[in-house]
Amino acid sequence: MKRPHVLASAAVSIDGFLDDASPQRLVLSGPADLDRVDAERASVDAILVGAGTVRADDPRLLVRSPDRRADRVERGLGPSPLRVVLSSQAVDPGARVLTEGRDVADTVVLAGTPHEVLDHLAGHGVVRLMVEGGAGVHREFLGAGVVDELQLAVAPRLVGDGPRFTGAPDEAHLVEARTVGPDVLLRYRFGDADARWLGEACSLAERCPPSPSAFSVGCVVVAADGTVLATGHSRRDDVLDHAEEVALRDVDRADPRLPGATIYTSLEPCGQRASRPVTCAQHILDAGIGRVVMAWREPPLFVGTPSGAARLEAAGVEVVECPGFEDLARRPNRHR
Ligand SMILES: NC(=O)C1=CN([C@@H]2O[C@H](COP(=O)(O)OP(=O)(O)OC[C@H]3O[C@@H](n4cnc5c(N)ncnc54)[C@H](OP(=O)(O)O)[C@@H]3O)[C@@H](O)[C@H]2O)C=CC1
Ligand SMILES: Nc1c(N[C@@H]2O[C@H](COP(=O)(O)O)[C@@H](O)[C@H]2O)[nH]c(=O)[nH]c1=O
Repeated sequence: MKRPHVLASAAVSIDGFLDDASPQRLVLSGPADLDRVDAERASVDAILVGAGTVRADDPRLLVRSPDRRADRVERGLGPSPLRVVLSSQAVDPGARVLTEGRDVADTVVLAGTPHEVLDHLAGHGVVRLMVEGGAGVHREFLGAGVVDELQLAVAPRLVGDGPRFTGAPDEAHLVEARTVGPDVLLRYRFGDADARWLGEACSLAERCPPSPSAFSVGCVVVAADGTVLATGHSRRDDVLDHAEEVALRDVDRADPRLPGATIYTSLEPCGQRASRPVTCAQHILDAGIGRVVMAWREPPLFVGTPSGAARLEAAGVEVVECPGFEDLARRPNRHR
Protein backbone atom coordinates (compact mmCIF):
# COMPACT_ATOMS: atom_id res chain seq x y z
CA MET A 1 0.00 0.00 0.00
CA LYS A 2 1.32 3.44 -0.97
CA ARG A 3 1.84 5.88 1.88
CA PRO A 4 -0.41 8.98 1.73
CA HIS A 5 0.57 12.02 -0.30
CA VAL A 6 1.67 14.57 2.31
CA LEU A 7 0.93 18.27 1.98
CA ALA A 8 2.61 20.32 4.73
CA SER A 9 1.01 23.72 5.29
CA ALA A 10 2.15 26.61 7.44
CA ALA A 11 1.96 30.36 7.75
CA VAL A 12 5.18 32.12 8.71
CA SER A 13 6.29 35.65 9.44
CA ILE A 14 8.92 37.33 7.26
CA ASP A 15 11.49 36.29 9.88
CA GLY A 16 10.38 32.63 9.77
CA PHE A 17 8.30 32.31 12.94
CA LEU A 18 5.15 30.19 13.21
CA ASP A 19 3.92 32.01 16.32
CA ASP A 20 5.16 34.61 18.77
CA ALA A 21 6.29 33.95 22.33
CA SER A 22 3.02 35.08 23.96
CA PRO A 23 0.42 32.58 25.21
CA GLN A 24 -2.23 34.06 22.86
CA ARG A 25 -2.73 32.37 19.52
CA LEU A 26 -1.20 34.35 16.63
CA VAL A 27 -3.04 34.15 13.32
CA LEU A 28 -0.50 35.13 10.69
CA SER A 29 -2.61 34.44 7.59
CA GLY A 30 -4.99 37.11 6.34
CA PRO A 31 -8.64 36.23 5.57
CA ALA A 32 -7.91 35.35 1.93
CA ASP A 33 -5.17 32.92 2.93
CA LEU A 34 -7.30 31.35 5.65
CA ASP A 35 -9.93 30.75 2.96
CA ARG A 36 -7.27 29.20 0.68
CA VAL A 37 -6.20 26.92 3.53
CA ASP A 38 -9.85 25.98 4.06
CA ALA A 39 -10.03 24.89 0.40
CA GLU A 40 -6.90 22.75 0.91
CA ARG A 41 -8.46 21.19 4.02
CA ALA A 42 -11.50 20.31 1.91
CA SER A 43 -9.26 18.50 -0.62
CA VAL A 44 -7.70 15.97 1.78
CA ASP A 45 -8.71 12.82 3.67
CA ALA A 46 -7.09 13.80 6.97
CA ILE A 47 -5.55 16.81 8.75
CA LEU A 48 -2.71 16.18 11.22
CA VAL A 49 -1.24 18.35 13.99
CA GLY A 50 0.97 17.71 17.01
CA ALA A 51 -0.25 17.86 20.57
CA GLY A 52 1.79 21.05 21.05
CA THR A 53 -0.51 22.82 18.59
CA VAL A 54 -3.58 21.47 20.37
CA ARG A 55 -2.21 22.76 23.69
CA ALA A 56 -1.22 26.16 22.22
CA ASP A 57 -4.06 26.91 19.78
CA ASP A 58 -6.90 24.57 20.73
CA PRO A 59 -7.88 24.23 17.01
CA ARG A 60 -11.03 22.58 15.67
CA LEU A 61 -9.39 21.49 12.37
CA LEU A 62 -12.66 21.52 10.44
CA VAL A 63 -13.60 22.68 6.95
CA ARG A 64 -15.32 25.98 7.68
CA SER A 65 -17.14 26.70 4.41
CA PRO A 66 -20.63 25.09 4.22
CA ASP A 67 -20.31 24.97 0.41
CA ARG A 68 -17.05 23.03 0.64
CA ARG A 69 -18.55 20.63 3.16
CA ALA A 70 -21.53 20.06 0.82
CA ASP A 71 -19.17 19.54 -2.13
CA ARG A 72 -17.26 16.87 -0.18
CA VAL A 73 -20.50 15.07 0.61
CA GLU A 74 -21.42 15.16 -3.11
CA ARG A 75 -18.07 13.49 -3.79
CA GLY A 76 -18.90 10.68 -1.37
CA LEU A 77 -16.63 11.98 1.42
CA GLY A 78 -17.41 13.03 4.98
CA PRO A 79 -18.19 16.78 5.38
CA SER A 80 -14.77 17.42 6.93
CA PRO A 81 -11.59 15.27 6.90
CA LEU A 82 -10.48 12.95 9.67
CA ARG A 83 -8.56 14.86 12.40
CA VAL A 84 -5.29 13.33 13.61
CA VAL A 85 -3.42 14.47 16.71
CA LEU A 86 0.09 13.14 17.36
CA SER A 87 0.77 12.62 21.04
CA SER A 88 2.60 10.19 23.29
CA GLN A 89 0.10 10.89 26.06
CA ALA A 90 -3.62 11.43 26.57
CA VAL A 91 -4.94 14.62 24.97
CA ASP A 92 -6.93 17.01 27.19
CA PRO A 93 -10.51 15.64 26.91
CA GLY A 94 -11.80 19.23 26.82
CA ALA A 95 -9.77 20.09 23.68
CA ARG A 96 -11.98 21.41 20.88
CA VAL A 97 -10.57 18.88 18.42
CA LEU A 98 -12.16 16.19 20.61
CA THR A 99 -15.33 17.97 21.69
CA GLU A 100 -16.42 20.06 18.67
CA GLY A 101 -17.50 19.03 15.19
CA ARG A 102 -17.91 15.37 16.04
CA ASP A 103 -20.95 15.26 13.76
CA VAL A 104 -18.79 16.17 10.75
CA ALA A 105 -15.39 14.58 11.47
CA ASP A 106 -13.79 11.93 13.66
CA THR A 107 -10.58 12.51 15.63
CA VAL A 108 -7.84 9.98 16.35
CA VAL A 109 -4.79 10.34 18.58
CA LEU A 110 -1.71 8.51 17.28
CA ALA A 111 1.91 8.00 18.26
CA GLY A 112 4.82 6.64 16.23
CA THR A 113 7.42 7.64 13.68
CA PRO A 114 6.15 9.55 10.63
CA HIS A 115 6.46 6.36 8.55
CA GLU A 116 4.47 4.35 11.10
CA VAL A 117 1.79 7.04 11.32
CA LEU A 118 1.54 7.27 7.52
CA ASP A 119 1.31 3.48 7.16
CA HIS A 120 -1.45 3.42 9.75
CA LEU A 121 -3.39 6.19 8.00
CA ALA A 122 -2.94 4.54 4.58
CA GLY A 123 -4.46 1.39 6.09
CA HIS A 124 -7.50 3.48 6.99
CA GLY A 125 -7.98 4.83 3.47
CA VAL A 126 -6.11 8.14 3.77
CA VAL A 127 -4.65 9.02 0.37
CA ARG A 128 -4.11 12.79 0.81
CA LEU A 129 -2.92 14.07 4.19
CA MET A 130 -2.49 17.71 5.23
CA VAL A 131 0.07 18.32 7.98
CA GLU A 132 -0.67 21.67 9.63
CA GLY A 133 2.13 21.69 12.18
CA GLY A 134 3.31 22.84 14.56
CA ALA A 135 7.02 23.47 14.69
CA GLY A 136 8.02 20.04 16.00
CA VAL A 137 5.79 18.07 13.64
CA HIS A 138 6.91 20.01 10.55
CA ARG A 139 10.55 19.44 11.52
CA GLU A 140 9.89 15.73 12.10
CA PHE A 141 7.97 15.11 8.85
CA LEU A 142 10.37 17.17 6.71
CA GLY A 143 13.29 15.41 8.40
CA ALA A 144 11.82 11.99 7.61
CA GLY A 145 11.62 12.96 3.92
CA VAL A 146 7.91 12.17 3.71
CA VAL A 147 6.62 15.60 2.63
CA ASP A 148 5.60 15.77 -1.03
CA GLU A 149 4.37 19.37 -1.13
CA LEU A 150 5.02 22.35 1.14
CA GLN A 151 2.70 25.34 1.13
CA LEU A 152 4.18 28.29 2.97
CA ALA A 153 2.21 31.51 3.37
CA VAL A 154 4.53 34.38 4.26
CA ALA A 155 2.67 37.07 6.20
CA PRO A 156 3.89 40.70 6.21
CA ARG A 157 4.87 40.58 9.87
CA LEU A 158 8.12 40.54 11.83
CA VAL A 159 7.65 38.53 15.01
CA GLY A 160 11.12 38.44 16.59
CA ASP A 161 10.72 35.47 18.91
CA GLY A 162 8.71 32.24 19.11
CA PRO A 163 8.61 28.77 17.50
CA ARG A 164 10.34 28.74 14.14
CA PHE A 165 9.56 26.90 10.95
CA THR A 166 12.51 24.55 10.41
CA GLY A 167 13.16 21.33 8.51
CA ALA A 168 15.91 19.10 7.17
CA PRO A 169 18.48 20.10 4.54
CA ASP A 170 16.69 18.90 1.43
CA GLU A 171 16.21 20.64 -1.89
CA ALA A 172 12.74 22.11 -2.32
CA HIS A 173 11.60 22.99 -5.83
CA LEU A 174 9.32 26.00 -6.27
CA VAL A 175 6.17 25.18 -8.24
CA GLU A 176 4.17 28.35 -7.60
CA ALA A 177 4.56 31.82 -6.05
CA ARG A 178 1.65 34.25 -5.84
CA THR A 179 0.14 36.86 -3.60
CA VAL A 180 -2.94 35.97 -1.58
CA GLY A 181 -4.25 39.26 -0.20
CA PRO A 182 -1.31 40.72 1.78
CA ASP A 183 0.41 37.31 2.09
CA VAL A 184 2.72 35.51 -0.36
CA LEU A 185 2.03 31.85 -1.06
CA LEU A 186 5.08 29.78 -1.89
CA ARG A 187 4.41 26.20 -3.04
CA TYR A 188 7.28 23.75 -3.17
CA ARG A 189 7.55 20.08 -4.09
CA PHE A 190 10.19 17.51 -3.21
CA GLY A 191 11.56 14.52 -5.10
CA ASP A 192 12.60 14.02 -8.71
CA ALA A 193 11.03 16.00 -11.53
CA ASP A 194 8.64 13.24 -12.64
CA ALA A 195 7.35 12.75 -9.08
CA ARG A 196 6.92 16.48 -8.57
CA TRP A 197 4.99 17.15 -11.74
CA LEU A 198 2.90 14.01 -11.55
CA GLY A 199 1.96 15.01 -7.99
CA GLU A 200 0.98 18.40 -9.35
CA ALA A 201 -1.16 16.79 -12.08
CA CYS A 202 -2.92 14.64 -9.45
CA SER A 203 -3.63 17.75 -7.34
CA LEU A 204 -5.16 19.45 -10.39
CA ALA A 205 -7.45 16.42 -10.82
CA GLU A 206 -8.96 17.31 -7.44
CA ARG A 207 -10.34 20.53 -9.01
CA CYS A 208 -12.57 18.70 -11.50
CA PRO A 209 -16.30 19.10 -11.02
CA PRO A 210 -17.49 15.56 -10.17
CA SER A 211 -19.18 13.56 -12.94
CA PRO A 212 -20.81 10.13 -12.82
CA SER A 213 -20.01 9.53 -16.49
CA ALA A 214 -16.46 10.82 -16.98
CA PHE A 215 -13.05 10.63 -15.31
CA SER A 216 -11.55 13.45 -13.24
CA VAL A 217 -8.06 14.05 -14.60
CA GLY A 218 -5.36 16.69 -14.15
CA CYS A 219 -2.35 17.44 -16.32
CA VAL A 220 0.68 19.72 -16.60
CA VAL A 221 2.78 20.42 -19.71
CA VAL A 222 6.38 21.11 -18.68
CA ALA A 223 9.25 22.25 -20.93
CA ALA A 224 12.67 20.58 -20.65
CA ASP A 225 13.95 23.52 -18.56
CA GLY A 226 11.13 23.06 -16.01
CA THR A 227 8.91 25.90 -17.26
CA VAL A 228 5.19 25.11 -16.99
CA LEU A 229 3.71 25.68 -20.43
CA ALA A 230 0.08 24.86 -19.51
CA THR A 231 -2.13 23.08 -17.01
CA GLY A 232 -5.56 21.53 -17.34
CA HIS A 233 -8.23 19.48 -15.64
CA SER A 234 -11.37 17.71 -16.80
CA ARG A 235 -14.47 19.87 -17.39
CA ARG A 236 -12.42 23.04 -16.79
CA ASP A 237 -14.19 25.21 -19.40
CA ASP A 238 -16.93 22.89 -20.65
CA VAL A 239 -18.60 19.72 -19.43
CA LEU A 240 -16.99 17.66 -22.23
CA ASP A 241 -13.42 18.92 -21.69
CA HIS A 242 -10.60 16.46 -21.09
CA ALA A 243 -7.56 17.64 -19.09
CA GLU A 244 -4.94 17.24 -21.86
CA GLU A 245 -7.29 18.84 -24.38
CA VAL A 246 -7.77 22.05 -22.35
CA ALA A 247 -4.08 22.29 -21.45
CA LEU A 248 -3.03 21.91 -25.08
CA ARG A 249 -5.67 24.46 -26.11
CA ASP A 250 -3.60 27.00 -24.15
CA VAL A 251 -0.21 26.31 -25.76
CA ASP A 252 1.11 27.90 -28.92
CA ARG A 253 1.54 24.99 -31.34
CA ALA A 254 4.55 26.80 -32.83
CA ASP A 255 6.34 26.89 -29.45
CA PRO A 256 9.81 25.39 -30.12
CA ARG A 257 9.86 23.90 -26.58
CA LEU A 258 7.02 21.45 -27.32
CA PRO A 259 9.11 18.59 -28.82
CA GLY A 260 11.29 18.56 -25.69
CA ALA A 261 8.33 18.94 -23.32
CA THR A 262 6.68 16.31 -21.13
CA ILE A 263 2.96 16.09 -20.48
CA TYR A 264 2.23 14.77 -16.98
CA THR A 265 -1.26 13.36 -16.65
CA SER A 266 -3.07 11.57 -13.85
CA LEU A 267 -4.77 9.19 -16.33
CA GLU A 268 -3.64 7.59 -19.58
CA PRO A 269 -4.55 9.96 -22.44
CA CYS A 270 -7.68 8.76 -24.22
CA GLY A 271 -7.26 6.81 -27.46
CA GLN A 272 -10.99 6.55 -28.14
CA ARG A 273 -13.74 8.96 -27.15
CA ALA A 274 -17.43 9.40 -27.79
CA SER A 275 -17.79 13.02 -26.61
CA ARG A 276 -15.67 14.75 -29.28
CA PRO A 277 -13.93 13.72 -32.52
CA VAL A 278 -10.28 14.31 -31.50
CA THR A 279 -8.73 12.11 -28.81
CA CYS A 280 -6.16 13.37 -26.29
CA ALA A 281 -3.55 11.01 -27.75
CA GLN A 282 -4.10 12.76 -31.09
CA HIS A 283 -3.90 16.23 -29.48
CA ILE A 284 -0.53 15.23 -27.96
CA LEU A 285 0.73 13.96 -31.33
CA ASP A 286 -0.51 17.12 -33.07
CA ALA A 287 1.33 19.26 -30.51
CA GLY A 288 4.54 17.30 -31.20
CA ILE A 289 5.16 16.48 -27.53
CA GLY A 290 7.78 13.75 -27.18
CA ARG A 291 7.13 12.37 -23.69
CA VAL A 292 4.09 11.40 -21.61
CA VAL A 293 4.22 10.49 -17.90
CA MET A 294 1.02 9.03 -16.47
CA ALA A 295 -0.13 7.88 -13.05
CA TRP A 296 -2.97 5.49 -13.87
CA ARG A 297 -3.62 3.29 -16.89
CA GLU A 298 -7.21 3.79 -18.04
CA PRO A 299 -9.50 1.04 -16.74
CA PRO A 300 -12.05 -0.31 -19.26
CA LEU A 301 -14.96 1.63 -17.76
CA PHE A 302 -16.19 3.88 -20.54
CA VAL A 303 -14.40 2.35 -23.56
CA GLY A 304 -13.81 -1.37 -24.13
CA THR A 305 -10.04 -1.43 -24.71
CA PRO A 306 -8.34 1.85 -23.81
CA SER A 307 -5.55 2.40 -26.30
CA GLY A 308 -4.13 5.91 -25.79
CA ALA A 309 -0.70 4.81 -24.54
CA ALA A 310 -0.30 2.21 -27.29
CA ARG A 311 -1.25 4.77 -29.91
CA LEU A 312 1.33 7.26 -28.61
CA GLU A 313 4.08 4.64 -28.37
CA ALA A 314 3.35 3.45 -31.89
CA ALA A 315 3.91 7.04 -33.04
CA GLY A 316 7.31 7.19 -31.27
CA VAL A 317 6.30 9.06 -28.10
CA GLU A 318 8.02 7.93 -24.89
CA VAL A 319 5.32 6.82 -22.42
CA VAL A 320 6.22 6.35 -18.75
CA GLU A 321 3.82 4.86 -16.21
CA CYS A 322 4.42 5.69 -12.51
CA PRO A 323 2.23 3.18 -10.62
CA GLY A 324 3.17 4.69 -7.21
CA PHE A 325 0.74 7.52 -8.01
CA GLU A 326 -2.25 5.35 -8.90
CA ASP A 327 -4.11 5.77 -5.58
CA LEU A 328 -3.68 9.54 -5.78
CA ALA A 329 -4.96 9.62 -9.38
CA ARG A 330 -7.94 7.42 -8.49
CA ARG A 331 -8.94 9.50 -5.46
CA PRO A 332 -11.10 12.11 -7.27
CA ASN A 333 -12.74 9.24 -9.15
CA ARG A 334 -13.73 7.09 -6.21
CA HIS A 335 -17.26 8.50 -5.98
CA ARG A 336 -18.04 6.23 -8.90
N1 LIG B 1 1.60 29.37 11.75
C1 LIG B 1 1.15 28.15 11.53
O1 LIG B 1 0.79 27.79 10.41
C2 LIG B 1 1.07 27.20 12.66
C3 LIG B 1 1.62 27.51 13.86
N2 LIG B 1 1.59 26.62 14.87
C4 LIG B 1 2.27 26.97 16.12
O2 LIG B 1 3.25 25.97 16.41
C5 LIG B 1 3.40 25.91 17.82
C6 LIG B 1 3.33 24.47 18.25
O3 LIG B 1 4.48 23.78 17.83
P1 LIG B 1 5.17 22.71 18.79
O4 LIG B 1 5.16 23.20 20.17
O5 LIG B 1 6.46 22.36 18.18
O6 LIG B 1 4.12 21.52 18.78
P2 LIG B 1 3.65 20.48 17.69
O7 LIG B 1 2.27 20.84 17.30
O8 LIG B 1 4.65 20.28 16.65
O9 LIG B 1 3.50 19.18 18.59
C7 LIG B 1 4.64 18.57 19.16
C8 LIG B 1 4.11 17.49 20.07
O10 LIG B 1 3.40 16.54 19.29
C9 LIG B 1 3.60 15.24 19.83
N3 LIG B 1 4.31 14.47 18.82
C10 LIG B 1 5.05 14.93 17.80
N4 LIG B 1 5.50 13.93 17.07
C11 LIG B 1 5.02 12.81 17.63
C12 LIG B 1 5.11 11.45 17.31
N5 LIG B 1 5.80 11.05 16.25
N6 LIG B 1 4.47 10.56 18.09
C13 LIG B 1 3.77 10.96 19.18
N7 LIG B 1 3.64 12.25 19.51
C14 LIG B 1 4.26 13.14 18.75
C15 LIG B 1 4.39 15.42 21.09
O11 LIG B 1 3.39 15.66 22.06
P3 LIG B 1 3.34 14.95 23.49
O12 LIG B 1 4.26 15.78 24.31
O13 LIG B 1 1.92 15.05 23.90
O14 LIG B 1 3.80 13.54 23.30
C16 LIG B 1 5.15 16.71 20.83
O15 LIG B 1 5.52 17.36 22.01
C17 LIG B 1 2.32 26.75 18.43
O16 LIG B 1 2.89 27.98 18.85
C18 LIG B 1 1.35 26.97 17.30
O17 LIG B 1 0.66 28.20 17.38
C19 LIG B 1 0.99 25.42 14.74
C20 LIG B 1 0.41 25.06 13.55
C21 LIG B 1 0.42 25.92 12.41
N1 LIG C 1 -1.87 30.32 12.71
C1 LIG C 1 -2.13 29.91 11.47
C2 LIG C 1 -2.52 28.59 11.20
N2 LIG C 1 -2.61 27.70 12.19
C3 LIG C 1 -3.23 26.41 12.02
O1 LIG C 1 -4.63 26.52 12.02
C4 LIG C 1 -5.14 25.85 13.19
C5 LIG C 1 -6.38 26.50 13.69
O2 LIG C 1 -7.40 26.26 12.79
P1 LIG C 1 -8.94 26.18 13.27
O3 LIG C 1 -9.14 24.87 13.87
O4 LIG C 1 -9.71 26.29 12.01
O5 LIG C 1 -9.12 27.29 14.20
C6 LIG C 1 -3.97 25.91 14.12
O6 LIG C 1 -3.99 25.08 15.17
C7 LIG C 1 -2.85 25.56 13.19
O7 LIG C 1 -2.86 24.22 12.82
N3 LIG C 1 -2.78 28.22 9.93
C8 LIG C 1 -2.70 29.09 8.91
O8 LIG C 1 -2.91 28.72 7.78
N4 LIG C 1 -2.36 30.37 9.16
C9 LIG C 1 -2.06 30.82 10.37
O9 LIG C 1 -1.74 31.99 10.53
